[in-house]
Amino acid sequence: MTRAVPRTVRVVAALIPRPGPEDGGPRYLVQQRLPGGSRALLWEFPGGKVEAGETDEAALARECREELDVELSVGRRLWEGRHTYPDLTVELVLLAATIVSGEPKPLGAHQLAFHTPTEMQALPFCEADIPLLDDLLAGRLGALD
Ligand SMILES: Nc1nc2c([nH]c(=O)n2[C@H]2C[C@H](O)[C@@H](COP(=O)(O)OP(=O)(O)OP(=O)(O)O)O2)c(=O)[nH]1
Repeated sequence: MTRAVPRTVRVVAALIPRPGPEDGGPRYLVQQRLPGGSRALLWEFPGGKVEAGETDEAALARECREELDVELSVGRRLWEGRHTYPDLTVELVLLAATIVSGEPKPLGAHQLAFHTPTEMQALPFCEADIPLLDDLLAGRLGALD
């Protein structure tokens, strides 16, 4: 019997700081996935799959327009990693981003929240993000803009 090899997708995600004063340290936007689908109710950074012919930056701006109803300014690449789930191999890329217009709305997520890296460690996150969260907490991502 052969076992199907999971397909590989490139997924871009945004590290978006909460605007305004940083009381208690910087907080970043995270979202809880919808119930019922893949990785149901796990937390992740906003973003999604890169389509054929699209740059990472364009894909991230499109996903956040569609899923959060915000316009982003996309900055530098902060982190990249790969993780294989039973159904999917994800090439995950985290990009710095700021909101240039709009208030984030949970159009494609169960809920949105701004959390510090320490708070994120206590949330059930997608497995692909665990090494990313460790690097974020340890300050290994460099300047976050
Ligand atoms: N946006 C986002 N997706 C992530 C992260 N970490 C992680 O494993 N993923 C996974 C979840 C999804 O399987 C995939 C992103 O695809 P998507 O945003 O189009 O979500 P989807 O439910 O339509 O995808 P699917 O898995 O059902 O095909 O990458 C993350 O931090 N942000």
